Amino acid sequence: MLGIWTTERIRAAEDRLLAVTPDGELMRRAAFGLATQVADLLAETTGSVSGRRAVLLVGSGNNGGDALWAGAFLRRRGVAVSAVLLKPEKAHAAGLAALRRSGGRVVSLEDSPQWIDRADVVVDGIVGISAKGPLRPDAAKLVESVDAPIVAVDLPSGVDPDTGAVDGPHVTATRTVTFGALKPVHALAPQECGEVVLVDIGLRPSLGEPDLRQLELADVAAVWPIPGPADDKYSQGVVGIAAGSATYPGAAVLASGSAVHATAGMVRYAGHAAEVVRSRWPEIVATGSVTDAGRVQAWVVGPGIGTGADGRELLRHVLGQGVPVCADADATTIIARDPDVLDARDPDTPLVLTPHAGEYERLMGRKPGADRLTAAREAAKKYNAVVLLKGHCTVVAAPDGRVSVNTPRGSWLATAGSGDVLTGLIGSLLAAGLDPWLAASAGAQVHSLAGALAAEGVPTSASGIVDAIPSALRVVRAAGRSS
Ligand SMILES: NC(=O)C1=CN([C@@H]2O[C@H](COP(=O)(O)OP(=O)(O)OC[C@H]3O[C@@H](n4cnc5c(N)ncnc54)[C@H](O)[C@@H]3O)[C@@H](O)[C@H]2O)[C@@H](O)CC1
Ligand SMILES: [K+]
Repeated sequence: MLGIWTTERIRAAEDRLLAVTPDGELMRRAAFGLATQVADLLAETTGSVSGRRAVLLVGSGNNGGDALWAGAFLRRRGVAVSAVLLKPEKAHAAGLAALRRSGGRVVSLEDSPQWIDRADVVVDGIVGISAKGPLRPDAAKLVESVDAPIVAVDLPSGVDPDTGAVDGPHVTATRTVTFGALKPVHALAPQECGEVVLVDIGLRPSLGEPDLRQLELADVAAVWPIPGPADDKYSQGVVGIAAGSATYPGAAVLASGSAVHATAGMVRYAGHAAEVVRSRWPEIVATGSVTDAGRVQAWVVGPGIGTGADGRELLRHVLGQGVPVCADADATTIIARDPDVLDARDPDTPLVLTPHAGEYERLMGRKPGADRLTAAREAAKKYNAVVLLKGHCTVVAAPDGRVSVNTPRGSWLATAGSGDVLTGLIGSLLAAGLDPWLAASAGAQVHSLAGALAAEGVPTSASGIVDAIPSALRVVRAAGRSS
């Protein structure tokens, strides 16, 4: 599992490490790693390093210092380095001296266009973890004129370090070289960061528990239920699906199909789409009502059930069964309108809510806003539930404070019925007895992987995502074996 730390925690850890490290040592470690990455990118994109041209965009803080020191290291590899200082009087003094000593050139803002035009690579050292807001106009103008690949120092300038939010001009990097630890921006703004490379500067022992986690495929493999020799269809967890209606059976078919593929246990369906579900998935035991569905170890409830009195009663029944519940779509709207329905639930029984932004607004009375980590955390606290906040990056928060983020593999999941597939995956994992935060986090990973495999560069459909779940699980299991 990858750990991610907020800038406040990073700064505190850096302070502890700085106190026991010779002056300038951490920056030199960071800059050496940065220079190596810039050289590698030059080699990849142009075929050589020596004789190539790098332009450094240098802001007023240590982020600019990293860029200047990296420029000095690149000079040793024969790179022609020019630095554009956005605030010459505030540029990092030691870094600037090192660059000058190495034969690097300082160019004025007025002369910078001709250097930027001819650059093979541009290094963004405008602002790092002390950034506030978008790029200021002088920096924005420079960045706008860049055609060469950009290597961002620590993070792409203009993107919020702790939320990944973009609110105006910013850098879009080909590669981001970060130091010591991943920060939220790296998980939440993947399209601005490009490839993220973490350079070890010895910070890890000073960091403590991460604020945020990212599951790797091997983590998913480690928790995904695989039957053992003693297992039968019941022991692996039976999931019940209460979804869809006679008029709209699609949600029922998708959520049920997803559950069929997710684990080897049994799937029950209860609702008005029983006929359609049975004919599409003959392995499912389908009945007309949740009251005669038989025992299940977890319920999926919501997609396509409607938000009227019938849907409400259905939800109340399911919540009162003493088994984990994944409440999605219409169930979320019912809970938002009538939170008393949750009285049917024993507070110790796991509940997973899976709102998109609109449903979140209904649940919380406000939009999730730019800080989606805090938004998900607050909803998890309010509802004493695991909250999976859908979006380009899916955020999963547990009431105990754990948060994971699922960085997308493209935007292929933004297709009708995709959420029904996700909820089926999560329900199956809940039925298998997984911790609800892990169930939601692992379900989101497999969902996005199945989406990417189904799409392969062209749009797919929710049915395509269902069909790709076995391939996604093969990739997950292979990652588990090779880790
Ligand atoms: N502290 C340390 O031990 C280390 C710090 N490192 C580097 O230091 C960086 C942090 O340095 P600093 O705390 O000096 O701050 P930054 O370099 O992030 O920012 C410096 C200043 O830029 C200005 N600024 C803020 N928002 C801006 C915007 N939108 N546009 C233009 N200017 C803006 C502010 O006045 C801010 O104080 C890290 O991101 C990393 O690159 C690394 O060298 C590793 C070691
Ligand atoms: K930067």
